[in-house]
Amino acid sequence: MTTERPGTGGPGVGESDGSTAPDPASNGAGRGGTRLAAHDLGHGFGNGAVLEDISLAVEPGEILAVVGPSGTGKTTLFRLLAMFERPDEGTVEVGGDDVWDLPEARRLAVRRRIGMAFQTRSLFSTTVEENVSYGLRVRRSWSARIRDAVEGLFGRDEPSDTVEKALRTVGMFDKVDRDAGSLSAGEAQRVAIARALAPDPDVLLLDEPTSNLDPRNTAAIESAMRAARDRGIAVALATHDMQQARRVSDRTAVILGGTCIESGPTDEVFESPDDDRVRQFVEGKLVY
Ligand SMILES: Nc1ncnc2c1ncn2[C@@H]1O[C@H](COP(=O)(O)OP(=O)(O)OP(=O)(O)O)[C@@H](O)[C@H]1O
Repeated sequence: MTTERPGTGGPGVGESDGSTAPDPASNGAGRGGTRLAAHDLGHGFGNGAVLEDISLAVEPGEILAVVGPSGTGKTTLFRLLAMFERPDEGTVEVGGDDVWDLPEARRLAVRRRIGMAFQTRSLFSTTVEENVSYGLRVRRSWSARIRDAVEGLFGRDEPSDTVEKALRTVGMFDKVDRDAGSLSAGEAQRVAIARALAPDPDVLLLDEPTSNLDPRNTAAIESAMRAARDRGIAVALATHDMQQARRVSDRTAVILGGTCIESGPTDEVFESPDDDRVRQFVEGKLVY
C-alpha cells in the first residue's frame, strides 16, 4: 500500500550552474505544462506481477525521483510511462488524457511530447549533431524537411540554435561534430539527454541516466535535469542512488517489491519516512 504525503506540486528552486542557466524565453513561466500520472498500474510478464497498484504523478516544473533497488520494476514502470507497452492494469494519463483510450494518431502525438533517455546506449551511428537533430527532423512537416534537404545540398550545415542549446545544456557542444561511436559512455549519455531535450518536450523520462558514470558526467547530467525543470518540464528520474534522489529531486517515490510504499516531498521522505523499510533503505541498511 502506498503512503502518500502532500506533494510540493509547484516548481522547484533552480540550481543550475552558469552553463545551464534557464533561457528566459523558454522558461517554465510561459509554458502551460503537462502532468504525467499513473493510476493503479499493474504489469507482469507471464511469471507473475512485476508491478502492482502503482499510483504517482510528476508535475510541470518538478523532478520526481523514483527510487528502489535493482530489479524492483523501475524500468518496467518507465516503459509504461513512455507508452512503449500498454499496462495490464490501470491507466497512464498525460495532460488529462488516458493515453490508451486515445486513437493511435493522437497517442503518437502525445508520445512526441515525451522525451526519454534510457539506460542502454542508444545513439545512432552518425555525428553528435545528427543525433540531437533527429527528433527535431521527424517532427517537422514534409515541406520543411524538403527545404532542409535542399539547403543541405548547397552547403548550409551549421548546427541549429536548438541543437546548440540542447548540447550546451549537457556541456557537449564542443563535440558537436564528433562521431557518436567515439564518445565515452558518459558523453554518450549526455548526448542522449540532449537529443531528448532538443524538441523541448513537456515531460522528460530518465531511467538510471548516471549509473556507472564518473562524478563529472553525473554532475553534468544532474545539472541538465535541473535546467529542464527550470524550463517547466516535468522530469521523472529512475535511480537506485538515494543520494542522487536527495540532491536533485523535489519529490521522491520509493518502489519496493514492485509497489510504491511511500511518496512525498524529498526532504520528508529522507528525514522522517513513515515506512520503516524506507527508513532502512535511506540509511543503507536494507539490502535487496
Ligand atoms: N521483458 C521482460 N520479460 C520478462 N521479465 C522481465 C521483462 N522485463 C523486466 N522483467 C523482470 O521484471 C523485474 C523488474 O525489472 P526492471 O528492469 O523493471 O527492474 P529495475 O528496478 O529497473 O532494475 P534495474 O535497476 O536493475 O534496471 C525483473 O525481475 C526483470 O527480470
